[in-house]
Amino acid sequence: MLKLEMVGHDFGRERTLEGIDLTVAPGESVCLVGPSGCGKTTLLRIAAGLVTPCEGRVSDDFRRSTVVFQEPRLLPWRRLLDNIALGLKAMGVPQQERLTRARALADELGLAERHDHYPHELSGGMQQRVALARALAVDADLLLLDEPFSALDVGLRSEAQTLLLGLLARRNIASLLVTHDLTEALRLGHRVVVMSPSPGCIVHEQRIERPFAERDTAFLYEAAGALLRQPAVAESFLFHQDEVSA
Ligand SMILES: Nc1ncnc2c1ncn2[C@@H]1O[C@H](COP(=O)(O)OP(=O)(O)OP(=O)(O)O)[C@@H](O)[C@H]1O
Repeated sequence: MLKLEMVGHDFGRERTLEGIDLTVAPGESVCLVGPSGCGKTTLLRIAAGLVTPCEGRVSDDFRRSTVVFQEPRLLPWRRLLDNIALGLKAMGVPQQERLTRARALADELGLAERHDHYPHELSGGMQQRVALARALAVDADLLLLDEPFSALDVGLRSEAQTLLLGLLARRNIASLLVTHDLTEALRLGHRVVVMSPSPGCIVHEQRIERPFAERDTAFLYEAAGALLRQPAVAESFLFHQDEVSA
């Protein structure tokens, strides 16, 4: 279980996060959604242990958590398989085993024909799949994903979302995914957590009961509409502080 209790954070004089209580259970997919600048990335970085919060407690008893960033962050001089195997090398896994595991993951993520390609020879969607494979290679049981698909066009994004759902379900991996896209959160989350800015805090939480396979476009738009009818969510998404005061 990942557990954040009363987490608060400041950057200098700016109050970025306040009173954040958040949990992610084994196998659970939680989507953190909110407008730009509300502190989602900061919260994810705190969950990953990359930032120490000014206040509150973080406990994480997952075996291994890994972060997938918005940009794939591949090593340009390494071929696809070596990029996937990067974390395994750091863990001291022997080369043959590294490559065997990397090959299996590349194939599972639809990159079978690309083993020897360099990142610049891959499309944006493929590069993001390599980043996902690299995170899975180290046998993570919690993935922390920061807007992993936001740079992809609509078709590729939908494909990547389907792929991610399959991977998480097959391996029973938990995830905390940050997005500013309500429909993405509603498609990928067992639970959707909505943040509001200035300072960033959680204003609404909702469990999505419908099975993933039944979350079609009509459902997503209807559910997003229902969510936006919640006053706190509407205020967060539709009336930004700067618009109100303009
Ligand atoms: N390292 C930092 N130093 C100073 N201020 C920071 C730092 N990181 C983030 N901030 C500030 O904290 C606030 C929240 O930023 P954060 O990136 O967490 O928001 P976000 O919701 O992820 O935004 P976006 O959706 O645009 O990525 C912003 O006002 C940002 O300028």
